[in-house]
Amino acid sequence: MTIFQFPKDFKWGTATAAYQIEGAAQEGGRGPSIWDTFARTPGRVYNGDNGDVACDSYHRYEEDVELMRELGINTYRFSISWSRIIPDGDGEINQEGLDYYHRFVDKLLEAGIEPFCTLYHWDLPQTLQDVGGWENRRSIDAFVKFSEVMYREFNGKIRYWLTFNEPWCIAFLSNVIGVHAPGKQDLQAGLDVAHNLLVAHGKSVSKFRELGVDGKIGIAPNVAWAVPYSKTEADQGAADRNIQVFSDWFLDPIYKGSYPKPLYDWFEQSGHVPPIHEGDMEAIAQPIDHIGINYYAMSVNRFNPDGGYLQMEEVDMGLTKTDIGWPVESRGLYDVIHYLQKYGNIDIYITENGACINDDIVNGKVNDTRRISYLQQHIAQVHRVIADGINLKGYMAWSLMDNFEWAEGYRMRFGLVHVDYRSLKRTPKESFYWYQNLVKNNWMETRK
Ligand SMILES: CCOCCOc1ccc(-c2cn(C[C@@H]3NC[C@@H](O)[C@H]3O)nn2)cc1
Repeated sequence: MTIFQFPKDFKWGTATAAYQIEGAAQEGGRGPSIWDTFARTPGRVYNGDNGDVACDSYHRYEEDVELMRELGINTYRFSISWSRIIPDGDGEINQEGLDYYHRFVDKLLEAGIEPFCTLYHWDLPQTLQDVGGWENRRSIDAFVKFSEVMYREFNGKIRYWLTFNEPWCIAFLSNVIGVHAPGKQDLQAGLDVAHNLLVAHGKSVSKFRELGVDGKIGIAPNVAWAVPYSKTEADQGAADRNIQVFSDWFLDPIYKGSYPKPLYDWFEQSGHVPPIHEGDMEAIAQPIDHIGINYYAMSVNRFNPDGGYLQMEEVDMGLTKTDIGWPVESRGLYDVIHYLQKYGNIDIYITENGACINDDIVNGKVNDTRRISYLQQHIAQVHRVIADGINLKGYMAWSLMDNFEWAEGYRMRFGLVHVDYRSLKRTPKESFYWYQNLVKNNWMETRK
């Protein structure tokens, strides 16, 4: 047996997002978001599911905080529904929306839980999408205005901030692959969205500094780790492009002030480049305090001329998969964090890691041993990274509870807590108690 001891100030938490858990979609003055629209578009979301009710956390947040208190976590990552704060995106402020988040954050603080706030987790106000959304530079100033409202309102309560969750999903999954809202399939749109959200990120960080907010700010890219199927240049190139489009495409502009040349050239050869205006790259490259990384799986990639915008395909190597079909391979978490050291020994939080395991309740329990195994393997890699001297400061399991998994609707379950979507009853799973013990001990026993 080996004991993995974690640093005494290590942040153990869980993560959720507004549209996935809150519900109350037409309550409290909230305006519609692109996900309200997308979920109502036939064929876009499994079973026609939507976030109208979700986990009803808008009304049940006290119960949720009690669950967090029972879990013993010291950090909770959540996101803000922009259209609750400014219903039409860049107009009047909705006080009811601010009041809700004050009630919620106060409950977290009372429970001794550090709020870790993501400003944008995909739910753009629909009114902004009506005039082009992130393709329109108007969204940049609208986001900075929204973020300024939040910085001013919650300075002193919220100390840990993230501007954007998973910029690859916002730009490429949603506008090039088309699986998420607004569901476009246009490479130039993806590059425009990626660029404008980066400018919005940088200008919001500048506003954060200008206001002298007492806290730290960063961004949360979901990162890919990929290895080539063969040693051919073509397969290596495919794997490189896949890694770079998730992390370097966003972190190079932030940390280096320019896009990564290999991938820039790749897109340019097809006639597409980011819409860089004078001063944009300087605006993007504001120093940040941390990054959150979201890791679920790694992949084996090979070149395929018909493989989409990257001419890449993932090869199924027969690994164990979770119920959403993603291979279980924790080595990628270790490798990708070392890969990110090229930006310096920056403060890193694992802001999402978890497994889709759709076990249901049997005799009052959810015996999700596969999720426990996944978490144990990946948290062991977290310990390896820390032992290597890397500034990995915290781990937030995705997710506190089962919730609306975007285009997969409610069929895919990532929670440590089971949610019955008819009764909204929360039931801690066996993985909840496993994680509770890890957090309490701040060490983990492993077989090795
Ligand atoms: C035909 C090609 O189809 C491609 C589907 O491609 C993807 C890729 C990645 C994802 C994905 C989902 N999640 C979990 C979420 N992270 C944020 C939080 O809200 C979680 O719900 N991470 N990545 C989904 C779909």
